[in-house]
Amino acid sequence: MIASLRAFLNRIAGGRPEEHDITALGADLDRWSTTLAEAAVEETEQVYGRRPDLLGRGQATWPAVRFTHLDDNSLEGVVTFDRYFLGRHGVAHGGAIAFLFDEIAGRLAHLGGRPMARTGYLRIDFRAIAPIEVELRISGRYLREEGRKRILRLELAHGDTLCAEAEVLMVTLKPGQR
Ligand SMILES: CCCCCCCCCCCCCCCC(=O)SCCNC(=O)CCNC(=O)[C@H](O)C(C)(C)COP(=O)(O)OP(=O)(O)OC[C@H]1O[C@@H](n2cnc3c(N)ncnc32)[C@H](O)[C@@H]1OP(=O)(O)O
Repeated sequence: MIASLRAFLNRIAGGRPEEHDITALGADLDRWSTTLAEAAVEETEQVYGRRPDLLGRGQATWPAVRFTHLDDNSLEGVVTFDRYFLGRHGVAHGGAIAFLFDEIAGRLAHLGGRPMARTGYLRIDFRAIAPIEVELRISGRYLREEGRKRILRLELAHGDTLCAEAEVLMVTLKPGQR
């Protein structure tokens, strides 16, 4: 279903459907919204975004990352920004890159069984355009750990070109902290 939703969003983003198809589609979506409202659950019970075995943790609105390497202190992977993530002129939206980086930082912060942490800052430099619909490389590693602070470095590259880099602070939550 998530793969279908991904494909659907890309068709919506990249299409210009006829008026009657837009109307019919709206009606179909409304019908599904009504059906899904009956299946509503609390956050802890939801499936969306809680399937680490699926691309993008089972989130259709997250760039599909495939990890190629994970150890306790670093990770590498490949990602393709689909049409849905277009900013303008064939280039991925900067917010989509921030979304990707925050998620990757979350993943990196929890490697090696480390406890829950939350993003304190995410400082991004956009160095070159990140094209959509081509495979890009993502990498992340620990720079250092200081008490509750985990300082991480992330990079997004297209071939030899560095597209974006970020320094991220993840702070371990205190007991009982939400
Ligand atoms: C079942 C599912 C399977 C899934 C499979 C696993 C994959 C799992 C992937 C998850 C992926 C999700 C990843 C999303 C990650 C978010 O997106 S989290 C959401 C965005 N972030 C937030 O909402 C954070 C909001 N801010 C806060 O909650 C609090 O400010 C923080 C960050 C927790 C820190 O507050 P605090 O705990 O009171 O800590 P505090 O004492 O203020 O600071 C601790 C230290 O950090 C420093 N610090 C804190 N903030 C800053 C800052 N902005 N700048 C500089 N220094 C700072 C302090 O100066 C202090 O330093 P020291 O004095 O110790 O040297």
